[in-house]
Amino acid sequence: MANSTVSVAVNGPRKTRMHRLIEEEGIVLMPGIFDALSAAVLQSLGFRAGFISGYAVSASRLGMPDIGLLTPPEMADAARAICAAAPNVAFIVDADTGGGNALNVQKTVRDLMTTGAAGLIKFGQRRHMQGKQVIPAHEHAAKIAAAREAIGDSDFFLIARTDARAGGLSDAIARANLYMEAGADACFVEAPRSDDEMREVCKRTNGFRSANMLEGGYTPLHTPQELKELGFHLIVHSTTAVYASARVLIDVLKVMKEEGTSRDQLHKLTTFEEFNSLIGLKKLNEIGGRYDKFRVPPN
Ligand SMILES: C[C@](O)(C(=O)O)[C@H](CC(=O)O)C(=O)O
Ligand SMILES: [Mg+2]
Repeated sequence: MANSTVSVAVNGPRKTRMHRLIEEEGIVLMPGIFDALSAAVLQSLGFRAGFISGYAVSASRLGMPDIGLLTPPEMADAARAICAAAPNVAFIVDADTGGGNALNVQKTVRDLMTTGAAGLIKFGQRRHMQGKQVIPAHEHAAKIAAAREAIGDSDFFLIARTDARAGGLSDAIARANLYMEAGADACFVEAPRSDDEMREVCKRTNGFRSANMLEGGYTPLHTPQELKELGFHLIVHSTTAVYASARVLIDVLKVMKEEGTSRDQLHKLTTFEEFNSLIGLKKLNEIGGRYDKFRVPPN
C-alpha cells in the first residue's frame, strides 16, 4: 500500500486555490480561527490562508469541548459567516468525521463547498481528544473516495487526516498513503512525536503533507521554514487564536470583576477606531453613501 516515493504531483493536473497557494508560498500557514471576528483579524494581518477549527468553533459557538457535539450544519453555518467576513483568506474547514457514512460525508462536503471555503480536512477518528479511536482504514478510505467524488472538478482541496499514530507510525503512514490513493490532495498524519518521526512521515508519504502545530501537543512546534525543510507543505495552527482570546478575556475580565472598571486596562483593548476598522466600518459607510442620492428629500 505505502511506497517510499516522495512526489507532489500525484493528482495530475488538478489545481485548486490551495494548490496555487502552496506553489506560490512553498508552505502555507493556516492559523485556526473560530468566528467572523477572528477571521477578520486574520485577514487584516495579511494571512492568505486559515483553518476553521472544530475544536475552536465548538468552544466559541457551543462553549463545549470538541467531543462530537458540534453538528455538520452548525459547522457549515460558522464557515459561511467566516468566509464572508474574510473573503481574501483561503480557509480549510475541519469536517471532522464528515457526519457519518460515505453518504453523510458527501452531504457534508457539498454543504461545505457552498460556504466559500477552499477545502476541508476529513478525519477518521470516532472520538476526539482523550480516548481517540480511529475507524478502520478501508472505512476511512471509502469516505475519502466519497468526498472526492462529491468534489468532482470543483476548486476545493481535500486533506485526509489520520490519527492512527497511537497505533504506530508505520500504520499511520500506510493509512495516509491509502487515503491519497483514494483521492485526497494532501495527507495529515497526526501527532508524530519528534523531528525524526516528522522526517519519516515526509519521507514515506505521497503528495502534499500537512503538519499540526498544537501548543501542548505531542509534536514539537516549528517555524514554517523549519517545517518546509522537514518536507511539509501546509501548517495547521489550530488552537493559538482561541487560546489567545481566552487568555485576554480571562485576564481583563478578572480585573473587571475585582475593580469594577476597565480604566487601568485600556492598553490591553483595541481602540474604538481600530475595532471599527477591523470590521470594515469605513468601507461599508462609503458603500452606503452611494445610495444617499436615492433618499426621499425632506418636505
Ligand atoms: C486540529 C483539530 O482537529 C481542531 O479541531 O482544531 C484538533 C485540535 C485539538 O484537539 O487541539 C485536533 O488536533 O484534533
Ligand atoms: Mg477537529
